[in-house]
Amino acid sequence: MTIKLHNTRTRTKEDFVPIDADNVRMYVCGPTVYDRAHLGNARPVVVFDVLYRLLRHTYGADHVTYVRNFTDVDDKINATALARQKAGADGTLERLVQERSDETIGWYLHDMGALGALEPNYMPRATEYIGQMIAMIQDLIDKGHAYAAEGHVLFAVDSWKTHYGSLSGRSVDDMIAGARVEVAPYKKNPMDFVLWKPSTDELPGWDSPWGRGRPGWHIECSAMSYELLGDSFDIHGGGNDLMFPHHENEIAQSCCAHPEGEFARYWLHNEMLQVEGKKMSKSLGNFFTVHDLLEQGVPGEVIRFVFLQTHYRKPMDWTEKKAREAEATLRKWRALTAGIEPAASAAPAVVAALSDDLNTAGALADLYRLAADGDAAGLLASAQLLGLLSPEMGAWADTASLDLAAYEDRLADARAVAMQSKDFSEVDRLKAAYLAAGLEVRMSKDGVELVPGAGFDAAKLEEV
Ligand SMILES: Nc1ncnc2c1ncn2[C@@H]1O[C@H](COP(=O)(O)OP(=O)(O)OP(=O)(O)O)[C@@H](O)[C@H]1O
Ligand SMILES: [Zn+2]
Repeated sequence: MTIKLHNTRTRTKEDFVPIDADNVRMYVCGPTVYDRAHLGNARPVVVFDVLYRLLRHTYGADHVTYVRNFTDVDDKINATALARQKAGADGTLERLVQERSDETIGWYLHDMGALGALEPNYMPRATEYIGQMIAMIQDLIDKGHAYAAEGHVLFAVDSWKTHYGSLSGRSVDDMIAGARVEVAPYKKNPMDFVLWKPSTDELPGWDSPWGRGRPGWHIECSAMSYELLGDSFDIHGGGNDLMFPHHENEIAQSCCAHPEGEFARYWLHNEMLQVEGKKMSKSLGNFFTVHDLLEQGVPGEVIRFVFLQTHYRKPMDWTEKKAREAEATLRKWRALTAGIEPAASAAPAVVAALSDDLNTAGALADLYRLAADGDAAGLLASAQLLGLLSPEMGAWADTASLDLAAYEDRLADARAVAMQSKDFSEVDRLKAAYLAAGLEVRMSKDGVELVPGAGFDAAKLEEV
């Protein structure tokens, strides 16, 4: 089945034709590893995980190469390391910087794993590719696309003026008029951007032909994608907040350094996760982390399901109501598919929906249909293509459904006793404890029903 993808570069939905069907190549901009990922950061991870799974399904699991980097050169990582050093932590600053990156990467992989995201084939760290970045910058200088000034190296947008801005559809002159660009005396054009900048003595830095310094953010992705995927590859992804300047700058650097290649053919951008109409972001402070949600007892699978309900090119909100509904659906589907072997392949309608520019909402609608038809094996195979209903992610559903009947009986018995004795204190105590564990308590004359909410914590029940 032909996959169609919306290409930001052409602003149209195009048939996806890989350069080499034996090795389909995708690069996605990864996180700056200075702190825990917020829920917005998880959206591109889930979106491109679905695409990765679809590509593996279509071309074969061994015929797709997915690269997602870690940006571990950053002032905020340095700031944490410095604060720890001042507080008396052992080790050189360099060591403390690396420790901070290591711990953040560990959290990231754990949290994204909890959302059912497969790990990419390569997860390069910027600090491991500094030599390649320096070589690429030197090459850009040699080719007349960059210049050194006052310890900095800058990309000269005028050397590529007719192309610069084509991804986001803006000309250099429009950008100068509209953008808040850093005006620096050493820039020839205010839009020129940094490839290399000096580092202070106490902060991490690398020796280079332009003095001790460190790379700019954009060159990291150009150098790492070239090293791992070559001068032409198929798909480049990231959030649409990266389209300008980050992706525009990646294109300028890569196309000028490797004019024989095409860099990336299909550009995919996910829309933002929002909070009351604004992008969830660290700088606005309107964020909560994936870790927070997991700690509150929201299963990673529920988070994934909620993401899949909205098309990746539409903004979306996280709401507790969506989480509760997703949890109830997943619980039903898990019960329906318990002990069943998945069908040999996902339902064609599900593959077709995903192949239509990742129509995940359409694919979920097909899963509801399979469930309604009682096709448990088809439901299981299709859900697993979307990264749902995997055995590894199901622990949350087991504990809850197994144990609740006993707790329901206990409350029903307590109520029967209380009706006789007119002493309802045990009933009230049990109800309060169940509510505190995140259960909704429904009592009617027919009996007691306990429904786990998004914050359900089975461990709390054990103390009741
Ligand atoms: N609210 C959001 N919704 C969807 N994707 C987002 C959101 N915020 C960031 N991203 C994406 O997360 C990925 C990692 O980005 P990055 O590490 O630059 O984020 P950050 O700087 O920590 O976040 P912020 O934008 O909050 O400062 C990028 O692909 C970016 O587009
Ligand atoms: Zn990038």
